[in-house]
Amino acid sequence: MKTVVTAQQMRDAERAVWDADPDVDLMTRAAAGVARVADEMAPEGPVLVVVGPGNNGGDGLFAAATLAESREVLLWLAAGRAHDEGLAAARSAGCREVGDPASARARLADASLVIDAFTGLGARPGLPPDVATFAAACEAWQVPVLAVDQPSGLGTDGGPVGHSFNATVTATFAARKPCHVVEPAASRCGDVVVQDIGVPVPATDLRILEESDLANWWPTPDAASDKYSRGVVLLDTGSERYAGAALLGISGALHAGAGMVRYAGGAPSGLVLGRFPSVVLGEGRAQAAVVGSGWGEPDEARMARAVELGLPLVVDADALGVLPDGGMEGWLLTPHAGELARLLGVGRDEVEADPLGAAREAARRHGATVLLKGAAQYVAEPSGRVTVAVRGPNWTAQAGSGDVLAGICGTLLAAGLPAWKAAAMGASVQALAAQRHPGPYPPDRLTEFLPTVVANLDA
Ligand SMILES: NC(=O)C1=CN([C@@H]2O[C@H](COP(=O)(O)OP(=O)(O)OC[C@H]3O[C@@H](n4cnc5c(N)ncnc54)[C@H](O)[C@@H]3O)[C@@H](O)[C@H]2O)[C@@H](O)CC1
Ligand SMILES: [K+]
Repeated sequence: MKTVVTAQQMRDAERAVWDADPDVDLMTRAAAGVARVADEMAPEGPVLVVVGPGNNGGDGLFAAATLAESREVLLWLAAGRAHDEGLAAARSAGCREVGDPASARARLADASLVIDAFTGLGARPGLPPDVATFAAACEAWQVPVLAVDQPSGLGTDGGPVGHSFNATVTATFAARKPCHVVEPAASRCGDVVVQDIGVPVPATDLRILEESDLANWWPTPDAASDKYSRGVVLLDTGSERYAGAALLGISGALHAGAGMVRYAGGAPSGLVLGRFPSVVLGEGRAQAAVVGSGWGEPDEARMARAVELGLPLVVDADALGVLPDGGMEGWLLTPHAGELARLLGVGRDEVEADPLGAAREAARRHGATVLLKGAAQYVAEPSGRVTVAVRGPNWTAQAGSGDVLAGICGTLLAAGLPAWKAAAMGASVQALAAQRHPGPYPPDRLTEFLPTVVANLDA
């Protein structure tokens, strides 16, 4: 897993480094990393650096000084003032200044790269009008943008996105920040490159899962395993009308490696057994259950029966509308943004503007783990800890993906994994399947790739 640090956590970590060695020059290290990435992105042609008033601008100026040894570098001092030593270094290295916003925009015609060094950790969301116009012009002219630490205009800790740069690559330092991994900001960051500048990364309550974690944690049977020790998952999903949801969930559970799948839902049994002959019909011994997918409506009686099983539950779709008042410890709720908005009694746009905050709030209120599904997927625990799943291509945004995911998570819960791990690994393996098998596969076909993905997880 990779730790994600907030602006304050990063500043605290930097302070600790300075306290230990007041002479340490972090800016030179940061700037060297930026110059290296700039050369990789655009090996030749003029570079235009947008310089802000603080240390982010300082990074940009020292990087400019390095780049000016081998190519033309232009500076736009967009705040009218800049880091003194950085500016002196850039000037003496031969960087030239463009005087006003219009000249800066005009130079986009021949710039091979723009370096956005307007704001970083000290950013207030949004941009002054001249800088916003320039950022929009970079997009319109399709000039590659290298953002220093983060695209200016974003809040470092995420939140709603207004005017900002849209980076091709973001070179950040020590660790990713929330804006790099949480939507809607993350989509403005392009590829994120993390530069080691000698600042140790503290443990925090936000991290991203990696493929190697899946490789290390995926439950694999050994010689002593049987169906019960591998995990039996019970699905009470589907209905006459939405029988497909049952098939998709069962398929997810089976292809994720369940020891046994029991089915006790509303889909016709002939349909289920015709497609999946290993499924056992009816209730019985199990270690986890999946409820809600394809019910067609919130059903209190059905939910009450599920609660009586006394098992850790994956609660999906319609069952999210009939949650009990408490006692959900160890459960996993799997809402998409609309369902999470209903759970919290807020608008969907509020969830989309702050998905992390919304998922955390729902987990805290219900005392259960929450997997917020979508293009980026977040797993929030009641403690406030959040794990971001591996991201997949956008093809997976289709009807039926969620039913499959609930089944996968059910299998992982039944195998004994805690809810956060089951959720983060389930969401990630589905994303990896779509990544490895690109194209518009329907969810049932994509599910059939899961075993190959699991077998080839890269540690
Ligand atoms: N703190 C450190 O030691 C290090 C910092 N580094 C760099 O320094 C950055 C942080 O520097 P600072 O704390 O000086 O902060 P920034 O350079 O991010 O920005 C602060 C300045 O920008 C102005 N500003 C913020 N938002 C604005 C907006 N929306 N419109 C107009 N002006 C705005 C503020 O008034 C302030 O003058 C990091 O992001 C990183 O790039 C690196 O050199 C590594 C070491
Ligand atoms: K920046």
